[in-house]
Amino acid sequence: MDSLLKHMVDMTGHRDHTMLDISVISAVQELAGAAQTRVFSIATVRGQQFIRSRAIINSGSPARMEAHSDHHGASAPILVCSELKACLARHDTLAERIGADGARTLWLPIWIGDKADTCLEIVHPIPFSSDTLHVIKGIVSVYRNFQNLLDYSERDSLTGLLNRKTFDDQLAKMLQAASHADMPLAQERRHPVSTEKQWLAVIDVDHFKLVNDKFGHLYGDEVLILIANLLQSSFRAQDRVFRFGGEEFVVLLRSTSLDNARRIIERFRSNVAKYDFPQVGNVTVSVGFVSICVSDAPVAILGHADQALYYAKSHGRNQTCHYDELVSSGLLATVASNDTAEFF
Ligand SMILES: Nc1nc2c(ncn2[C@@H]2O[C@H](COP(=O)(O)OP(=O)(O)OP(=O)(O)O)[C@@H](O)[C@H]2O)c(=O)[nH]1
Repeated sequence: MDSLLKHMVDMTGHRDHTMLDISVISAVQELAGAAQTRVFSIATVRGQQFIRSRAIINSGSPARMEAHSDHHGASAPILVCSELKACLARHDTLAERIGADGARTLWLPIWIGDKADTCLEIVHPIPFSSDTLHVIKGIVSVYRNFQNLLDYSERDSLTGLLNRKTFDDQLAKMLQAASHADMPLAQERRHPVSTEKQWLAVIDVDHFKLVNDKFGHLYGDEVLILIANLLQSSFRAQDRVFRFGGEEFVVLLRSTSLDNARRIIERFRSNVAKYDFPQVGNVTVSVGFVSICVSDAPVAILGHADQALYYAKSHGRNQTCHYDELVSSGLLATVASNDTAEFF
C-alpha cells in the first residue's frame, strides 16, 4: 500500500506529459511485476490508425522515453495489435493477447470522452490476478484524470488549441532536443544540413478589429473558432497549432522542405480566403514563416517570423511571406548583434 501511495504522489506531482508517462509506467511495472510496460499514442492519419511509442520500461531497467524524430520511423500501423484495434472499435477499455508461450499482453486504452489517443501496454508472463488487475485499472483512472487536467491547462479555452505557454515549452524542448541529437533542424541558416527542416509560421487575421466593430465580439469569437478548425484541418497530424493570443496563431511544422512548408501554409491561407464565415462573409489571414535554426534563441525565431508577417501586412495582406527570401532579396535587412541577428 505504501508503494501504491508513493506512486500516486509521484504521478500527480508532475506538470508535464512526458514525466507523467514515465511515472505511470514505473508504477504499473512495479505494482504488477510486469516484464515490460509501455505507453504509446494512437493517431489516425488519412483514415488509418497508427501507434507511436512514447515511454517504455523493461524489468530490471529504468523507465525511458522513446527517442525518435517526429517524422520518420517510430510509428507502426495498429494492425500489429489487432486485438487493440478491435477493442477501440468497440469503445472498450481492455484488450488481451495470449502468446504461444502463455505470456499475456494487455492493452488499456485511455478514453477521454469518445477519443482514446493514448494506450498502456503491459506484458506479463502469466495471467494477472484479479487484485492486480483491479490496482492497474485504478492507476489507469488516476492517469486518465490527470492527463485530462494537464490537457486542460495546456489549451486555450475559446478555440481548444494549444496555448502560448505550451508553445514556449514545446519550442524550448524542440531546440534543446535538437542541440543534443541528430534532428533535422538547420544548424546554421546559410548551411542547412538537410532539405527537411522545422518551420515556424505566425498567422494573423487581417482587419479583425473591423469584424468585432461591425458584427460584435460574439461573431468575432466565432471567426476565431472557425479559423482554429481550418488550421487543424489544413495542417498535418505531426504539426502543432497554437493560439498565441488575440487573433494571432502559431504553427510548428515538422520535418518538411521549403516547398512543402510553403504549399501547406498557402493551402491554409487559401482555405480561409475561400471560406464563407456565417454573417461575416469573407475573412483573410497574413502569414510570416521562417526555418527554425538550432543556434537561434526562441525570441529571435519568433522575431524573424514576425518581421515576415509585418511585411505581408504592410504589402497588401492575405499573403504568405518567407523571412529568408525577404532577406536574400534585400526586402528585409538584418544587423548582426552579439549572438543573434536583429532587424531594423
Ligand atoms: N472577438 C474577439 N476579439 C479579439 C479577441 N482577442 C483579440 N481580439 C480583437 O482583435 C482585434 C485586433 O485588432 P488589431 O490588432 O488592431 O489588428 P487588425 O484589426 O486585425 O488589423 P491588422 O492586423 O493590421 O490586419 C482587437 O479589436 C481585439 O479586441 C478575442 O478573443 N475575441
